[in-house]
Amino acid sequence: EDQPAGTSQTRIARDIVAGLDKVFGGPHKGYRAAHSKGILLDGTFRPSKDATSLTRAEHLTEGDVAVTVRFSNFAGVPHVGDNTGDANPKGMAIKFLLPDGGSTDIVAHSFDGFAAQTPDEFRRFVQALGSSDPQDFADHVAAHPAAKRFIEAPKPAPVSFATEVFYGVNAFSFTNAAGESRFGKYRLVPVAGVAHLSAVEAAEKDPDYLSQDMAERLEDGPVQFRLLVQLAGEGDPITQAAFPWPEDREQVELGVLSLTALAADSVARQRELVFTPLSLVGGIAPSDDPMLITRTRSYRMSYSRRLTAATDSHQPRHGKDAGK
Ligand code: HEM
Repeated sequence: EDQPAGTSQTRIARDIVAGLDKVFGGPHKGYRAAHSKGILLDGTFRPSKDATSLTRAEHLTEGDVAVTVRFSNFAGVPHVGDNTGDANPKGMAIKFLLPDGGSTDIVAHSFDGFAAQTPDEFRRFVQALGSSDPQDFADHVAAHPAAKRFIEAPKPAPVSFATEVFYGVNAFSFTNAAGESRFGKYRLVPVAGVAHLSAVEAAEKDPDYLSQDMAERLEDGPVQFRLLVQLAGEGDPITQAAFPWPEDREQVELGVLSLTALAADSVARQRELVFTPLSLVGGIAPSDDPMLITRTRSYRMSYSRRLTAATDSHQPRHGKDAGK
């Protein structure tokens, strides 16, 4: 390791998880450190004919493949209201269940970019947010353009998880059967169209309106998303994803995701599932964006601790000694 211990990737990932705990009043036993409240759906992905031009990855180029999808609110708060500010951006994590028993993931959120340009900058963002002195966060935001853009961007609540666009943010390298490689970023575009609530409409919603909406919507048929890859243009940054690439970049449609049912035993299944951006298969490789490594390490840390502690510390306790 060239770096001093205090800046190693593992240390940064650990500090971020600890920092998220501080911001969100955690750790909340049995729950994710971020995106704690979610719903799980089962469905299938059907590749488009164009997908082979970009990648040889089997799950994107052969027949239908089963998927498990988790939609989530941003906050590391297990029972956060779907209609509160902390609930945005929304998350969408996809696990493709491969015929050989393996899997590969996409982890996306409803903001085209991120609050920090590097893992260490995100560590400092989270630590400033958790500081007891609010001036620390104000100072951080004033000095960091990515934080400023993320904080100031409108993040309206969606009408439904089925009416939101989700972005993979960090770039990957896609390689086709001829060995040609292109850098690109995932995005998921809702077939139902994009629709958000006004602040007044959001305030009138039930704190669990998104799961209720999904149950009702599925009675009328599958909820669908187009899976696209936005290709990098000349000079677009590959290793730093806080700011979006220009919107006019070419996009390739990889196929359509059809979600058909809410999962049974959802809370237990969510706890036992982990999605990471580096769960990959041949034909898709990580870019050199260091955030992919930090994300994956911190997601795994958050995962291993929720497996060993399956009770929600915020459930009502019975008896005056129960909290000891
Ligand atoms: C260095 C940057 C980042 C760090 C350290 C970080 C940290 C975390 C952590 C600790 C979790 C909990 C994971 C678990 O317990 O399974 C999480 C979940 C999540 N993050 Fe990030 N995050 C980062 C960037 C991003 C970006 C850029 C996106 C969007 C593309 C994103 C989207 C999500 C989503 C959707 C989840 C929920 C995944 C699930 O449903 O299992 N995060 N993040």
